[in-house]
Amino acid sequence: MEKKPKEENNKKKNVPALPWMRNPIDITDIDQCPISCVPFLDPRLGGALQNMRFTSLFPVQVAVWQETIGPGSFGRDLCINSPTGSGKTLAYALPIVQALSTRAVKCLRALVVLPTRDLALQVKEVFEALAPAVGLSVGLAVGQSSIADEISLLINKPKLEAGICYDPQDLSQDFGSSVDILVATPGRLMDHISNTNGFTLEHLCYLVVDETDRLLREAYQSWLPTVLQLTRPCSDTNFPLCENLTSLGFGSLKTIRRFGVERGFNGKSCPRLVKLVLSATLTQDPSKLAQLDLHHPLLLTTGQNRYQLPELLRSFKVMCESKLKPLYLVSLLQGLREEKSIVFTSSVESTHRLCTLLKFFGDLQIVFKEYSRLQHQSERSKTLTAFRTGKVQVLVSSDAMTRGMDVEGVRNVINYDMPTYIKTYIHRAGRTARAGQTGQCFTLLHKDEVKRFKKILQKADQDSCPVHSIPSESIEALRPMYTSALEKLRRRVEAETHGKRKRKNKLSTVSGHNRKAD
Ligand SMILES: Nc1ncnc2c1ncn2[C@@H]1O[C@H](COP(=O)(O)OP(=O)(O)OP(=O)(O)O)[C@@H](O)[C@H]1O
Repeated sequence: MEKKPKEENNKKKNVPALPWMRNPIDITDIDQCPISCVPFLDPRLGGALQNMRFTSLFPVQVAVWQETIGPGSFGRDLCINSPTGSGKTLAYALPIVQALSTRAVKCLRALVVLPTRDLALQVKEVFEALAPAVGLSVGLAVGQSSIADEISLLINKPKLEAGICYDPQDLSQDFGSSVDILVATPGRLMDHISNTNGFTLEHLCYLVVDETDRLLREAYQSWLPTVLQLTRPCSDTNFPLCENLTSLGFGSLKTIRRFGVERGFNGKSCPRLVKLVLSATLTQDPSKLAQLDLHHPLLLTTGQNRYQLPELLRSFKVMCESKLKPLYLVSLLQGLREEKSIVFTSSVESTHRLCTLLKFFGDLQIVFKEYSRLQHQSERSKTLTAFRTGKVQVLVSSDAMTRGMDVEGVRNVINYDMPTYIKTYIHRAGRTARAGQTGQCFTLLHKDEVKRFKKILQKADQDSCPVHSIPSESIEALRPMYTSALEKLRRRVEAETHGKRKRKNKLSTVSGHNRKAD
């Protein structure tokens, strides 16, 4: 028999192409660890964990602790692939805070990058619950407030004698960092790197890239190569590298690490930048991982399969006719009663249309809200708070919610539109069954979609997905409301399209006048 080339065989068995990925640490072999038994844990951080009402570290947290504070001593860069809701945030926050707890001088030493503002806010809260206990400060760079306000919280301006103003362009001024740890989104991070005097990565010791596969997919103004260049030790013989950066307009030479003794490193030479990269669906693509320039990387993963669903998640199919999908959704939601649920659609437009339609059903006794990128950040934050506090029972969302968001008490996830990829299924379903809780994920399917859906779930070793039936009487009972809601929706869509056209015409008339005036 003809032998297949090795690479093809590996692909079939889903064996990672990178050798270091083939010998991971399996997190399923590790037990939870009571807080009181965590080796070397600073008692002040033990107290902070108790205040958070945590009694044990979860397995992924124990595994990372062992490779960082434990015997591993941050010797290797870590790639962490562990299911949604398994506690990855604390897994990196705790060792970083402990490692920095003995620092003498305040400088920016840890940078955590996340793809969205909502996620960055969530992660900052976890650091805020730990860092003050050991005298560290945490900052946020996400563009939530004006850049001036953000700078005033991040940078310590030099104190001057009364009446003397400092020159913001004078780089010899001794600016200092007001924070030890910064949680940032890539866009705002790049703004500070390029324009904020006194913002420097020269003392950075830890870089966390959370939701790595998402961040690597989008270049975001080349934030990663920029951060890596600015944190790479740069001897005088290596000077051209520094010149490249200044010619690109990034900050000043102050932002470049040098070999040798550094301010803020207690007279020691600057340490290697340690990287921790994480996701519930970590990429195995060598070219993508190469962008991270990892040092002697170690993979920490859960089980054999790269794609894992939370242990206590139950998945169901809901078979329905495409035309009657909204009726099945309403009936399903009514059956779930007051439970907190998230409904996912395939796009922001269908989220908006579905919400508008649901509103036209009349009083469904379900408090729901739209949550998508079409809305302003402040409106989204309000909706999220209402959902967290239980004032809103159902969120209808586009994929803006899929990654990382942690809302306590979400019992159900409903895929109104079938996800196209296993990664999307994992991140959507992962909004429930978090932190060892149970949860359910329902997917509305037309019979033609069943085969495809089965194949998607098989990628996460899910061979069975029972049908959740909706009684036909409940569908029939909703039909009259549905007919009138559809008619109202049709009229609304017409009015919205008309309004859009009118605004467009008005704009083109105005720009025509302006051109004439020019
Ligand atoms: N040791 C612990 N004990 C109890 N609860 C914990 C512990 N660690 C984390 N949690 C809780 O578990 C939930 C999930 O944590 P986290 O958001 O870090 O998960 P994640 O692995 O990052 O998920 P995702 O992949 O969806 O981002 C949070 O509500 C967090 O407060």
